[in-house]
Amino acid sequence: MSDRATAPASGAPSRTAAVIPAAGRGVRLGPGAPKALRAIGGTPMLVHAVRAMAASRAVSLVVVVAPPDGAADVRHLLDEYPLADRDSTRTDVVVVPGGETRQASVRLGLAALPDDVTAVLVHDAARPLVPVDTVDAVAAAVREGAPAVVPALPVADTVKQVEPRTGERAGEPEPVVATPERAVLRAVQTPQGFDRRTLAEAHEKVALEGEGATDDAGMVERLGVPVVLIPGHEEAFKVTRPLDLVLAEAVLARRRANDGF
Ligand SMILES: Nc1ccn([C@@H]2O[C@H](COP(=O)(O)OP(=O)(O)OP(=O)(O)O)[C@@H](O)[C@H]2O)c(=O)n1
Ligand SMILES: C[C@](O)(CO)[C@H](O)COP(=O)(O)O
Repeated sequence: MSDRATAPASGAPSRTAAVIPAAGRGVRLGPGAPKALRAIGGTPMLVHAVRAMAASRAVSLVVVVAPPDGAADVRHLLDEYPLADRDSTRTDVVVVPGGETRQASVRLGLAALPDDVTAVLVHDAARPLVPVDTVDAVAAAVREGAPAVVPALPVADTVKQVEPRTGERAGEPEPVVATPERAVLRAVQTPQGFDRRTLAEAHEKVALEGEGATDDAGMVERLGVPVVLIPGHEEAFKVTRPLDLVLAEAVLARRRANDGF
């Protein structure tokens, strides 16, 4: 076991919690309700995400990070939807207000965790269809001692590094700087799993400029802590643009047909 992995004091309880950042506006999805509240198969994306976390036997607490002024509404919404895959005696769901960036929202979610939580999964509300096997695999790797665990898939497209044109130059052709070798690239997903102390340290010490940190593991890397990848799942894709909603509806319909309802 890594010496970074949190060892609870002997005899002390030790729990795994999931933090779900759901405070984003969903600008790339276009006009409408905040993205986490948009429906897939008639059920809000956030409810799917909470159910996916609660379906894992490893997770005993879910912290939902709501839009800064929307925590009460999100609480009401979650109360309307039974967590079908959830044993209500096993999984608590709490809601806290989020921040202006994903990084700030995750930090606020971490601040709401009780002391007995030693392992944390951070999962985007915008990845509503992650299979429970992926959640379980991430949680197991953390509990076995990895300080940071990320599900990832090979990259399908060739990727170009460019010199971005922004501000007054936006829209101009962007010169290509390099073509990274695709075989060494991975597209990362969530839930990303962490030893709680490691993730808290990253959020305390690592402040990224400009665009900020687009994932939590990237912040942990900056502490010099090793991050391990495990296989991701194609159904854990992020709903970002309108076409992703079409895909999400299709994936859910296929699941329901396979499950016979
Ligand atoms: N201030 C923010 C911004 C994002 N998120 C959450 O982080 C996850 C991943 O972010 P992304 O998919 O980029 O969502 P949005 O920020 O909503 O999307 P966009 O950039 O298109 O506005 C989402 O579950 C989103 O709700 C958050 O909790 N707080
Ligand atoms: C955390 C994440 O989902 C991993 O792929 C992703 O980086 C979030 O990025 P976004 O900027 O919020 O789309």
